[in-house]
Amino acid sequence: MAEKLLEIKNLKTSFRIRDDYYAAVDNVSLTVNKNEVLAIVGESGCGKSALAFSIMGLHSRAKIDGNIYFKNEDIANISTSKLNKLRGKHMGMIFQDPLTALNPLMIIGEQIGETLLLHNKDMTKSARKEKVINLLEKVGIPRPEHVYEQFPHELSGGMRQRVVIATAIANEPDLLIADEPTTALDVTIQSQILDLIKDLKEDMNSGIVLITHDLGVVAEMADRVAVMYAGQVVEIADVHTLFENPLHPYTRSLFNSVPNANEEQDQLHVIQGIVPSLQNLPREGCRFAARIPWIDASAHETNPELHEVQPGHFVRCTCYKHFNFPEESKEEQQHGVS
Ligand SMILES: Nc1ncnc2c1ncn2[C@@H]1O[C@H](COP(=O)(O)OP(=O)(O)OP(=O)(O)O)[C@@H](O)[C@H]1O
Repeated sequence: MAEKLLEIKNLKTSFRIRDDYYAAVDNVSLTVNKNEVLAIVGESGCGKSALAFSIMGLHSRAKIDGNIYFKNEDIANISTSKLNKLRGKHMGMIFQDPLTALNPLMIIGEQIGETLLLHNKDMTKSARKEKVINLLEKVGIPRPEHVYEQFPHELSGGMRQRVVIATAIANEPDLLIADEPTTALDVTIQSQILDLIKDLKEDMNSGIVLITHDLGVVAEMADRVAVMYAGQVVEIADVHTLFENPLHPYTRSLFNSVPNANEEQDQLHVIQGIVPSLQNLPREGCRFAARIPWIDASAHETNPELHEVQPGHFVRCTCYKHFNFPEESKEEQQHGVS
């Protein structure tokens, strides 16, 4: 049976805008098991990074409600000193942009060494150096002794991201959070980095939260997928189920907006509109309703819940039962399908 590593319960992360707080992560519940990749997908602004930063305790000014159990301890609102003991040791994070994640004034060897030192006070300088070189080798950096002495600006984007990964895994964390780890990289480097993350999962038996808006990456990497829209999880399932039988109109729209090399597609679906800003987000009813106006209002629930439609497959709101694309309706009319 899968061993739970992280359990998020009713998490609400709210930002203060003028005089009020607005939830960017709104009542999210999720679990991540050991040796599992949970992908979180959704458009820009749907709350993926706000969720990742909440898990890592990296928000300085947000209001956090709910629980985040990590190895059975609630870390949602623990002190910074306790969090510092977890971060870097039991939890590692790979950020979107490797350049901003690294200190431009410190050589690579010292940056990774610092993470080791923070959690292994007794480690000698030479042991630390040896371990850093091993880590650089592990993430596929050629000539690690040379790179050890280099500054971040002397490396390519792909090499910098490998350094970020080496730092994140230096202390063999149980949980790794990767927030768009390949967005800033070109395609060939992207697949090398993803292969590396996959190997790490196998090597360290870690749980991985992978944030991405790239469905190709999801198909290749994930065990389970949570689809987020406007701060909420709208669908969650194992990766095969989600790709074979996506149900929520938002999930289906996401899939239909991506070209598929194996299928003939007359036209790609364009999801009308954008994710509303936090202040303009409708907090009641189905949050996706405004973007599928051709679906009758009665199809939506007043307080949409996540429904378990088959074991492990959850979908929010009943509107999925009545959803079709306008393109499909037109076709049906043309072919006389009622
Ligand atoms: N510090 C903040 N203060 C106020 N609003 C914020 C803050 N951080 C994020 N937001 C808002 O919260 C919402 C969710 O943002 P978030 O960055 O989590 O989205 P995302 O899904 O990660 O997007 P992307 O894919 O572009 O990174 C957005 O409306 C964003 O503008």
